[in-house]
Amino acid sequence: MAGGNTVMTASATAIADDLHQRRASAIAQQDTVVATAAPRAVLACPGAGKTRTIVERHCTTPRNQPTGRAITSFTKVAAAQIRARAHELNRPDLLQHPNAIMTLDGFFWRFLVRPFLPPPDTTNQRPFRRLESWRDAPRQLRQIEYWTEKNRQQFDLADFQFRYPGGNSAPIATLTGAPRFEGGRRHLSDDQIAAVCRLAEQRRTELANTHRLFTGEEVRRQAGVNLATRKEILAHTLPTRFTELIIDEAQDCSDIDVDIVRGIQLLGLPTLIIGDPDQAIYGFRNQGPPAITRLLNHAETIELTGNWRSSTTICQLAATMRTDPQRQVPDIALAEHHDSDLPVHLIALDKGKELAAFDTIATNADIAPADRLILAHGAATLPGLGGRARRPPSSPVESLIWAVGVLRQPPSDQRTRALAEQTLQATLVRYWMPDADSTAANDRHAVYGIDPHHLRRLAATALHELPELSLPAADWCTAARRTFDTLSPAPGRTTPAGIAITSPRGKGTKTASAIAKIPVTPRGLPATRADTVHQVKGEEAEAVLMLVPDEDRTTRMLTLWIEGIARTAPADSTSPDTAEALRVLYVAVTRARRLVALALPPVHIPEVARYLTSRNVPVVVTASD
Ligand SMILES: Nc1ncnc2c1ncn2[C@@H]1O[C@H](COP(=O)(O)OP(=O)(O)OP(=O)(O)O)[C@@H](O)[C@H]1O
Repeated sequence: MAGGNTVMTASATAIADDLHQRRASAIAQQDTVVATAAPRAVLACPGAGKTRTIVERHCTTPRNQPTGRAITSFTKVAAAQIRARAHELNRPDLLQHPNAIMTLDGFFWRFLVRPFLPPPDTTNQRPFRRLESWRDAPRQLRQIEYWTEKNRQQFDLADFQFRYPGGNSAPIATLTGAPRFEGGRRHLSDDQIAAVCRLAEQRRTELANTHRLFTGEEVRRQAGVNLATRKEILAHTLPTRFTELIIDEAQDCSDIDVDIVRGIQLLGLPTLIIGDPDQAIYGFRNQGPPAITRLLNHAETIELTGNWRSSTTICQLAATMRTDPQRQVPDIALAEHHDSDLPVHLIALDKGKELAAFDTIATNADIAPADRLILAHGAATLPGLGGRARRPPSSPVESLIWAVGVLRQPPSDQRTRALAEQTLQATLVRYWMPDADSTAANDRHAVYGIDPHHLRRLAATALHELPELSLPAADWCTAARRTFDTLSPAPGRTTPAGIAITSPRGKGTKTASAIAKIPVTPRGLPATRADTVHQVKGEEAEAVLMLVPDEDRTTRMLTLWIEGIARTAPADSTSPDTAEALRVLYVAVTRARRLVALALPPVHIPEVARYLTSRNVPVVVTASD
């Protein structure tokens, strides 16, 4: 017995030493990124701690520097982490001038566009403003009405996709997906929709030119123009203010972003580009290979190959999904659970039974429902909650009910929750103020004296006090009015003078949730989040189930995965859609820490199982029932 124990202890020590060594080399890689001089590009694997490394780089900055660092990303996560770390280190200076920590769009706006905009004058007294989305514009300005012979349809500018074809040309609008087909809109012909799109284009041009409201597209277009026409000034101002520009999650750059970043590099500002090209899943914004490739081609590259998130099995699985054969080496698993013996599960899609199968597998692996993610490429593939509308309905009461439904049914994605919070706050303001629809959210303090923190608190109170959505809509509205009447925008101001909260005509007996099309989750149901892969980028969970539906795109994607670019029919291998679908699958599986399951059309399961076995990835085929 004693001898057996000694052997076990020795091998356990060897494993621990090995992990210790692997971690030490991964930390050495991170330290190289912390210390390297820009310009550089950093190719990072999933779970490499990209943001953490950038934060450390910034935190090594000596105090009292005359020039700062610009750190940009596509989300506000990096900014939040830097804030937390700067606070821990008692270094508020790391967040202040001359440093700039913001989104990439925010950087373009602040340093490439805003300095060159004309100030308000007698012909136009409005200041130029940047909006994160058209939803931040006053409701009246963003709404478009279209009259058919029978009725009126209302559209929101935020529902359209816009693109500027180049130079100074006008924007082109398209309307697709749910916003095109929902409700009465499905009866509109394509010609009518084209006419609505022309109205949206005119409105957008008017908002930019007359109301001086810019969203990302206008910012990028103007940034491109200024890089061409104001080169000398920018070549002086940017390198004087900053020693370098860091771009985190650079795989999300569009072609236009890359053009602008290349322009900035040519001005003499060194850049540190950090990203994972295999996680580029916004290709619909530009065709062809991920735009980041052009940035990587112009800089000396450092790699981060240690994965602090996933088990060795998941790292092996992910490596098989990279289309560049040179990048098919599995990343090094560094997490405590690196040697987890959970195999990849392949489950046959079978009318929802795959969810039950995943439930059993995850439960057997001791993974709680809240630590699981159910993912799909498109929302339509998701079960129940996942298919919920991510946008509020247009009627004020239905949008209020929608917001309450979203906020009361976690887990839902952050963006939808943020939209629901904004909608609830906006409804309060619309209830009090008759002209709320002509005022932008940012102007409520100046125009009505409503303090944003106070409004946030009132919205939280309302959420708590508003009745259950299972009530008939008429009763729900009566109770909602009572709740709203107890809330006041500011001391001494109680009289509501805005919108009425009444149930839509003829729908008073339907439940509130039914009129806002919110599925009601019975209380106590295990809270497993179901979401699209695009919504969970950058996040992680103990277990992931990816639903891969029975459609042509799946067949093409699996062919590309299994046979690789070289052996795939040329039309498929060059199809950016197919390559992107495989990257979406890659992002999905790399969110997992310990367990990955793929729910696939049964016909594909044997070939996927064979392929994974041939690549030494432990795999188990699980029956759905
Ligand atoms: N040196 C380290 N030591 C311990 N944990 C680390 C280290 N570096 C990163 N981590 C942890 O690894 C996890 C993954 O890091 P992070 O989410 O920053 O990765 P990422 O590079 O952004 O991944 P992805 O691109 O896949 O979203 C986090 O929980 C992070 O705290």
